[in-house]
Amino acid sequence: MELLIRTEVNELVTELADAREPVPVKSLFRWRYFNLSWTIVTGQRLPAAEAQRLAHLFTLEMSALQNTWVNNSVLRTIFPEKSGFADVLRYRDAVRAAFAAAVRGGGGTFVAKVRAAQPEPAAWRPEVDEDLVMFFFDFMNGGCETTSSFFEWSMAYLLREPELQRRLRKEVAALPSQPTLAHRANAPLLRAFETEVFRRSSLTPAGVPHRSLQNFKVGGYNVPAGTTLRYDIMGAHWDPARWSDPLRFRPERFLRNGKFMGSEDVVPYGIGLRRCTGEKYAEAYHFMLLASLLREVTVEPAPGAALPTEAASIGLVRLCLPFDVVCRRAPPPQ
Ligand code: HEM
Repeated sequence: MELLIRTEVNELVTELADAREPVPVKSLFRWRYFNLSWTIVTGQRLPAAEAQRLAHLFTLEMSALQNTWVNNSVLRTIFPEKSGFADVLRYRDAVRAAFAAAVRGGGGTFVAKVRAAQPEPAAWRPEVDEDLVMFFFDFMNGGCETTSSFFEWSMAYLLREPELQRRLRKEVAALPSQPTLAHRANAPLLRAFETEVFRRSSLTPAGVPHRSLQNFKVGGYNVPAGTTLRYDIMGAHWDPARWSDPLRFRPERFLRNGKFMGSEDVVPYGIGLRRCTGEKYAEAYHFMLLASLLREVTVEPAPGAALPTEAASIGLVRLCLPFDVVCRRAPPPQ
């Protein structure tokens, strides 16, 4: 998987290093995650324009899912456009069609492994296997918005903290030119930066909704079976009883004598049995992309533009507001 991540990372870093104009941060990451995951599952890389088209439909689907009408079967049938239901269907139909075409011919290592595990491999048709198609939607829905949001917040903090950016660039200069997750142990400041981005942005503010399977008691409350439950990740991340000056962005809170010191109170991937299944994948992608980017380029705000703020738009994922970024190819400081 790291090889596939590497291809996507190198392409993005080269594009940014060669960019002559300010780049909108919102245009950078979604379609690349989309294409990376597409390649992992289907074994085929999409042309950029097709990945951008599908990622755009995905973004429309995500905003449609914030529309409460979409959950009401009557309202969404009478008002398919206004309820956002039409966007959900457009995205799902487009992905189903492209996915079927991609896996029909074999589908790369992942699909080949699933085929080998079938009782009758020759008779199995991946393009109509609902479990496989649903798995793919989970891969996209779970990872696209979250990883993109993580990178966008990271860019925002690199722009806001030029001295921190310089120190990070100095640290990654000592890593091999194509860093992998194995090198993360040698980058304590970058690790602390990633952790603080997760804590301060709290990009999954209330996790994913769950439903209780039986009656239980928590904190003095009786919770009946069938209750929908959310949990307050943002509350834990910003709790003044746990953190000093919780709203201040300060990666040093995760460093002791130059070594990374994590905290059980940072839980962006959730906790317990239903903790995020994409955590290891996301960690490799985040580290490889940030370390490679910092080795090659400096990032700055567009000329005359204000620095990105810490304000956010909040849905299932907490997203930073749009801003442009100027990248310049520059050797890492010694
Ligand atoms: C910044 C990166 C990510 C963050 C912060 C994140 C966060 C989360 C959170 C908070 C949950 C809910 C956990 C719970 O209910 O306790 C979750 C579940 C999930 N995530 Fe992620 N995620 C990330 C990346 C990914 C990626 C890359 C994938 C792709 C494979 C993914 C796939 C999933 C799936 C399938 C679930 C549902 C797991 C289940 O219900 O058993 N996530 N994620």
